[in-house]
This record gives sequence, C-alpha cells and structure tokens, in this order.
Amino acid sequence: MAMYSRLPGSVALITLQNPPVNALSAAVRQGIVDTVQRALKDPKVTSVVICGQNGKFCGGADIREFAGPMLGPPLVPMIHAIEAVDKPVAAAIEGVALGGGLELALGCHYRIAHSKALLGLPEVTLGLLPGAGGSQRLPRLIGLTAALDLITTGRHISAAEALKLGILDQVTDNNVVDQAVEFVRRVAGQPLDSRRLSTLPCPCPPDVDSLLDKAMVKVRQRSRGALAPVACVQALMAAASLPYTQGMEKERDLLTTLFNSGQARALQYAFFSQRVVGKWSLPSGASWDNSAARTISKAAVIGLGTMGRGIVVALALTGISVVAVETQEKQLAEASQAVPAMLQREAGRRSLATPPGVISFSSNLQDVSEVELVIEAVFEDMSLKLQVFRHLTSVCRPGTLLCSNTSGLDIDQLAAVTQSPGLVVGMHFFAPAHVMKLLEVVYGPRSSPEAVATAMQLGKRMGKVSVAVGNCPGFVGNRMLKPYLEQANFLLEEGATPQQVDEALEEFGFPMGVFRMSDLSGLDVGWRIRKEAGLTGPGVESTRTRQGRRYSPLPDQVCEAGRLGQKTGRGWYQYDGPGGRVARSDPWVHIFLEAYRAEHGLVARSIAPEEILERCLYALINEGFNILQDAMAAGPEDIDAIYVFGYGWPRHHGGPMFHAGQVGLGRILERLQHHHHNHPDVPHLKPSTLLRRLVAVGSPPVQTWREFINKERVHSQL
Ligand SMILES: CCCCCC/C=C/CC(=O)SCCNC(=O)CCNC(=O)[C@H](O)C(C)(C)COP(=O)(O)OP(=O)(O)OC[C@H]1O[C@@H](n2cnc3c(N)ncnc32)[C@H](O)[C@@H]1OP(=O)(O)O
Repeated sequence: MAMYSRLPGSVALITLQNPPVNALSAAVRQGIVDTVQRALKDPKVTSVVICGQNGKFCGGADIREFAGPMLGPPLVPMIHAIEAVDKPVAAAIEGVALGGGLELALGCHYRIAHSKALLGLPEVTLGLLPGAGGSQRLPRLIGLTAALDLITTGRHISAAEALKLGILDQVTDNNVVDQAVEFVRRVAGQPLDSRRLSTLPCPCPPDVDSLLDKAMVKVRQRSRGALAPVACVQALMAAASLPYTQGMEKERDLLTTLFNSGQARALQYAFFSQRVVGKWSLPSGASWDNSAARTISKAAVIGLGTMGRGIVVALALTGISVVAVETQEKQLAEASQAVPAMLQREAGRRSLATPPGVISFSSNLQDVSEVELVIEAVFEDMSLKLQVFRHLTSVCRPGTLLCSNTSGLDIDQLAAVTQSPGLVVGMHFFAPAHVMKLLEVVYGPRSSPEAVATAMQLGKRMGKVSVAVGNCPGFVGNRMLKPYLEQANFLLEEGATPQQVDEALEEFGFPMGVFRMSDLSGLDVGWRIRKEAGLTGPGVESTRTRQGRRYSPLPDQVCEAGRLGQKTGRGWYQYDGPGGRVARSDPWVHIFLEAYRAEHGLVARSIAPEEILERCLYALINEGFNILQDAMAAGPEDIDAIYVFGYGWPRHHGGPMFHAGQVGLGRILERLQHHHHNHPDVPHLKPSTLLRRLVAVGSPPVQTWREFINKERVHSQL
C-alpha cells in the first residue's frame, strides 16, 4: 500500500498505492509509517520523496473508513513523524492533493507539483475540518486570511494558485517525481527547521479579531445551520491565538464533535450519492455499464427563452457546436445578443480563456437537419411541443436523438409522434441551465438504453449531476414539490403567514423558503399548469375542494390580482418594483389572507415552526417513498441528489430520504398518520405503502432500501 524504492543518488521514493485516488486507508497509513522508518534508518538515504501511483498523489483520508472503527496508525502522529525527519522530505504532487493528502504534503518539508494538479482542503464539504493538522499548518504557511478562504469553502485550487499562495515550492510541466528527486538532492544537507510548519508563527493581519468575526458571520449566512464551517473558523481562531500544540488540541476536540454529528454522516452520504447516481440503471436492466453512449459534437436547441439560452451556453462550454433556433424574430435578436455575453461570462467564471463551442443562430427549423442531438426548450405547452417534435422528426436525419426540456410533461406522448420513439428522452434542466448542477434524464417506456446513456453522458460532460428518472407527471423533483407547495398553501389558510412558513424552512437550511422561491420563479408557472389540469380558470367553481380533494385557491387568487412574483414587483411579498430582489412583508397579503379566511369561515390559529416543517417536509418525503415504490427513481440516493442539487435541500441534511432515516421512519409514519387523520381530504398525507413496509421490517438504513425495494417488488409486496 506504500512502495519503497531506493533511487540512485541516495533518494528514497515512497509511492502510495491505493487505487483509484490513493486514499489514506489504514493499510496506506501503515505503509507510510513503515517506509518512512526504513528511509530514516538507511544511512545511505539522504532525502525522501513521497508520491502517488497512477498520476494521483492522494485524495485524502479514506472516506469509506469513517463508517467503522478507525484501525491502523492515526494520521496526526504519522504526519508529525514525517515533519520531524532530519532528512529533507518532499511531496511530489500529481493529479490531486486533497484533504488528508494535502495535510500529508504540509507535513513534508517541500512540495513540488505538476501544473495540472489540484489542491485543497475539502473536509468542510464532508462535515469535517482538516483534522490532521491542516487547520494549524496551513495558516502558518500562507497566513490566516488565505487559509480561512480555503478551509471554509473547501474549494480546489490550481497548482498556479497554490504556488502564488506559497503552498508549493515549485510547479512543473515535466515529470513531477523526477523534478522532486532533483529538488531534494539539491537541498539535502540544508537546515530544515524553517520547513517544519508546526514550529512557525501564524501570520495574521492587524485586525485579526474583526477578520475572524466577519468570517464567522459569512459562514453562518452561507450555510445556515451547518456545523462544519463554524468549526473551521473556530479552529483557525485557535491557530491565530494559541501555540501549535494547544491549537492541535482544539482541532482534535472540534473534529471529534463534528465526526460524531449527524451532519457529517449526511454530507458523506451526499458525497457517495452523487457517485451512485452516475451508475444508473433502469427497471429494464439497461445500465451505465451495459449501454453505449454516443459522443455528441453537434447539437441544436429549439426555443431561446431563459432555459434555451442557458442550455446553449452549457453545451457550447463543453466544446459542442450548437445551432440555436428561435422562430420569433424579436426573441431571436435578443438571444443572439444575450447568449454570447452569457457564454463569455461563464467561460470567465470557469477560467476558460475562450469558450470552446461555436454557436450559430437561426429562425429556421430546417437548420437542425445535420445535428446529432436536439434539445427542445419551447414554452411548457404540450400541443406546441408536439408540433415541434412532429417537425423535428421530419427534418432531422434518421438516428438523431430528440430530447425535451419539459419539466413534467409526458415524454412518451412526445415520442409517439416521432419516427424513432426509442431516440426520445427528457433532459430536464434547472434554471439557470448553464449554472445549476442538476439534470433529470427522463426515460419513457420506449426510450432506448443508448438514448438514456447518451443524455446521461452529455450531462456529465456539461458538469451536471445527471439522474435517470422515470416518466411520470412532474418526474421526480417537481412531483415531490407538489405536496410541499400544497401544504404551504394550506398552512396559510389555517393561520400562518408566508414569512412564518419561509422562516421555518430557511431555519432548516433551505436558502429560500417556498413563498420567496415561488416569487422568484414566477407564480404564473404553477397557475398555468393548474389551469391546464382544469383545477382553476373560467367556469371552475371557487371552492376549497376540487377533483375530490382539498384544494387551496389562494395562489390562483394572488395571480388573478396581477401579482406574479418578482417580475411584477408583487407576489407573496412586495419588492422595489418589477424585477426587485429584496422581499418585504406586504400588508396587502395579510389583509387578503384575513378576507379569504373570513370568506371561507376559517379561524386562524397559531402554527408552530415544527408543524410547518412536518407538514411541508413529511408530505414531500412521503411522495419520495411513492416514487421509489413506483420505480420512478432507482434508489433513495437518486431522489436525494435531485433535491440537493436542484431544489436547495440543505446538503448537511443529506437529502429528503436520508433525512427521513435520520428522523426515524417510525416517527415520520406516525406524524403522517396524525396529519392525515386531521386532514383526510389530503391524499398526499396518506403514508405510502413502502414507508409502512420499511417500518414493519425495522426501519433499515437508507443504504439498504434499494435492495429491499427490489426484493419486495419481486415478491409483489409493493
Ligand atoms: C477520527 C477520525 C480521523 C479522521 C480524520 C479526518 C480528516 C479527514 C481528512 C480527509 O482527508 S477527508 C477526505 C477529503 N478528500 C476529499 O474530500 C476528496 C474526495 N474525492 C474527490 O473529490 C474526487 O473523488 C476526486 C479525488 C477529485 C476524484 O474525482 P473523479 O471525478 O476523478 O473520481 P470520482 O468518481 O469522484 O472518484 C472515483 C472513486 O474514488 C472514490 N473516492 C474518491 N475519493 C475518495 C476518498 N477520499 N475516500 C474513499 N473513496 C474515495 C469515489 O467514491 C469513487 O468510487 P466509486 O466506487 O467509483 O464510486
């Protein structure tokens, strides 16, 4: 797990060996301890280089080991022992040096990296802090201000940035091990005291207290309720004010608290969920490892509204040539101005010198005839989409993949009007499409494995977390959103205000509560969908029961008053004019709610934040169980990834299904039963069969549900 070799010229080379990322498992740590000892004892060795095999230095501690008892030599003394060696030790960094990997490198006396290497301390994203001395050594090396940035964000930095910050001693485009060997030969015999970071003072700016206070405020605002960012700032406070040994004690105490927290478990689950969903499988048996994806080099986007423009940019950024089609001249003219500017901005944000893809604009649908894949992004209207698909199937060459960016319409219906229904899939992007990480890839009953594989791979190329989902109204994300929104409206009827509902959800960790979010997206979106579903509109009676179930006409009435959200400057809140961003409580809404309750004979009651959370979140979670039961998502990880990456579910709560497991399935079932008893006309509160089955078998951990569901399905229990 760590190979020792003696190179000519008295250099010992230690190579970490633990594919795929040389994580510091117990065996690797033992290997390092043994090989460092060997190098120390060998009088012929004058210097040491540590590197990783297969072009990767080290991806950090082995996250899989966190679930069990920690065996093998601990990291902290291992790194101290390296720092104390009296022969120069250099880290030769290729690929990645992340987390414990960078902490190991910080324990070495010198760090040499390849120009393409990435470095960082991403522990905060796993609910931890750099607990192998990183929180104390890094600020001593690069100063408190820069260390605060790197440790509280967990961002990966390039070798060039690391060199500028002073983390690296040298960056090379050549073989990094050769360079490191040459380097240590050169410095052999020089004093090492100043290279032992633990012995250095921590460079701090004069206004250190104010810097740390501001950092604390910032992390609390950025990730409300998250423990790890706060602990990172506390560890850096210790680095700034205490001797190294005491700083290390503080680091250890903070790490122990975090390590045992539910948040660390949730964030580590989220890390693995993201990877699990990439290994997609469909009920048909088609999966990522038995379905070939096509490589797309030329694509078209139809419809250049907000979504279409974002999709064009996302495709172009991957180097794909895009034909961007809009039949309305005014919209086309606007888009051909806006899209290149968006592309430049996004390329800049991603540090790309020039956007790699080429975009051509057209008002003629015939111009898509030569592309390999089309993404339709026209208005969310089935008859319009059908018209576009009929047209596409006649103009595109045979074999072209036809995708729809619908947010919930029937993919199969679209496929049915084409000549090759197997080549039709949904690609549901989230606004802004070039920024948001989530992509739902929707397979219909006739979608071919090749079409699904191609869309999944294209999503990955665009840097998205692509999740394969089944074809049902709203797919996964929006299907679960429906009961959540419904409960929020019912809570207003019963006495809550939009602020109270939003505050409870924001306190839980959502960046925006449901009403602020609806104002941002535009209230007319849902209004149109409800009209199409015959739930509201001319001729529909204004009652609180529609289509046999409880219905709240509140959002329809807000729209009827011309309040469509931020775009009209009024919605559930008021804003400083159309397009305003800052939501303020609006007396109109309170008067309106009172009048509404009076009209329907409702008596407002005081509603506690706990009830708001239970009603909104448990209704959403319950629908998640229904989705699993209907096989519209392959496993809970798929649902959780969708909610974390597309709907602002706080990552430190893992995702709705993980959260259900943490709350306790028995408790979720009991509260749903309670609320359903109080609201028997709300079917979404009726506990799902799958939830009942899981509770009946003792509420197994979320990681085992996928297998349980598959077995239950075989035995027709679901
Ligand atoms: C008292 C307890 C003491 C604990 C001490 C606490 C200190 C902790 C310090 C740490 O080091 S925490 C870990 C910090 N490291 C990271 O966060 C890095 C995580 N990994 C990544 O960001 C990426 O994987 C990567 C290294 C940038 C590589 O990305 P790439 O896209 O190339 O591949 P992936 O698909 O992401 O990964 C491939 C494969 O490897 C698995 N994996 C990656 N990193 C780790 C790891 N650190 N431990 C275990 N496994 C890891 C990943 O799950 C994939 O596996 P799969 O089976 O193929 O899905």
